[in-house]
Amino acid sequence: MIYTVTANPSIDYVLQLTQLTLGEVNRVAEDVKLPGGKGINVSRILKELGLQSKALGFIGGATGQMFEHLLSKHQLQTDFTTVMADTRINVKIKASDEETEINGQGPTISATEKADFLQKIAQIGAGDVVVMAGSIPPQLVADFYLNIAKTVTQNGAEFVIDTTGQALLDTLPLHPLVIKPNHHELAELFQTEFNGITDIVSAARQLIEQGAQQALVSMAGDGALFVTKEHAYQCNAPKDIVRNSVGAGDSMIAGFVGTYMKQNDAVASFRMGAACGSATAFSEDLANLDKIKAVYEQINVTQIQ
Ligand SMILES: Nc1ncnc2c1ncn2[C@@H]1O[C@H](COP(=O)(O)OP(=O)(O)O)[C@@H](O)[C@H]1O
Ligand SMILES: O=P(O)(O)OC[C@H]1O[C@](O)(COP(=O)(O)O)[C@@H](O)[C@@H]1O
Repeated sequence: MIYTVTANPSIDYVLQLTQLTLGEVNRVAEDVKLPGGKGINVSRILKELGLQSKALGFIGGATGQMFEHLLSKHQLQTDFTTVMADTRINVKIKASDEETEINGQGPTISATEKADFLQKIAQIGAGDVVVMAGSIPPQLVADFYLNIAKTVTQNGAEFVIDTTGQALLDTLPLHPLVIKPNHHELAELFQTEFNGITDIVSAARQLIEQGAQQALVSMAGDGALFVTKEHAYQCNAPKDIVRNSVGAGDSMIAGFVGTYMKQNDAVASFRMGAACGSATAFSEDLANLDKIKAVYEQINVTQIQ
């Protein structure tokens, strides 16, 4: 079974405006509320690919009820931990061909609520994969992901992590199956600027030397890289109208992990990951299977090392 962990789910409140003027009253042309959060998005794309997963995370308050209502139409298998405080609302503003995101901090999680959640993690074992993705509510200290990674690896499961900074670095010695920084996050990790693909591959390889089994580096409209200990691959991003790049990274992880679990073929998984990422960028919400299949045909993977 694939488990997704969204420590900080959200209602994504997506607002379409002709133009955004700061410091003035702006009127919305269209708006939509989506059940958001990185692990949730991974579960939604896995379902689209015909794969079962169980979504774990903290849900609370009136916004939590709305979140569950919004999620119900996707018929995911879930086992959320209920908390007292409100699930956050993330605001996504689309105006003048730009996307601006304002993500909330997330609810307070009590010690008991955290313990309830960790009991669910303790049930995960051999043959399972846990995908941990996104930010952590403020009360959960930075070692939250590290503790989950320790528990699941001790019990024989694999894990995938999509987070940034020290929280990512801390889990590398436990050998994540794959990590997926985007090129900006990777540059920030090394406090550097990249001057081309070779620099990016070298940085990804340093994370592999620290323990990651393999690394996807997403580069939005410039495609992606897939780096292993011995090899590196690059793929294109097909060109189409970009409707919504929120969730493109999560879609990429879902495509990669889902295919890897089915076929154990890393390069095929990279291609499917890229297809899911671009297909979401070309969709209003997350991609559907038809879109993914169509985009898959336009993805070319080249070995560069
Ligand atoms: N504008 C785009 N056009 C085509 N493909 C895209 C676009 N944006 C994202 N993708 C695809 O989705 C993948 C993940 O997107 P990216 O924005 O890099 O991730 P994140 O959301 O984690 O920052 C990219 O590597 C690419 O394959
Ligand atoms: O947990 P974070 O880092 O605040 O991100 C949460 C946001 O990420 C998303 O899952 C989208 O993620 P990506 O665009 O990085 O793929 C949104 O649905 C959600 O609002």
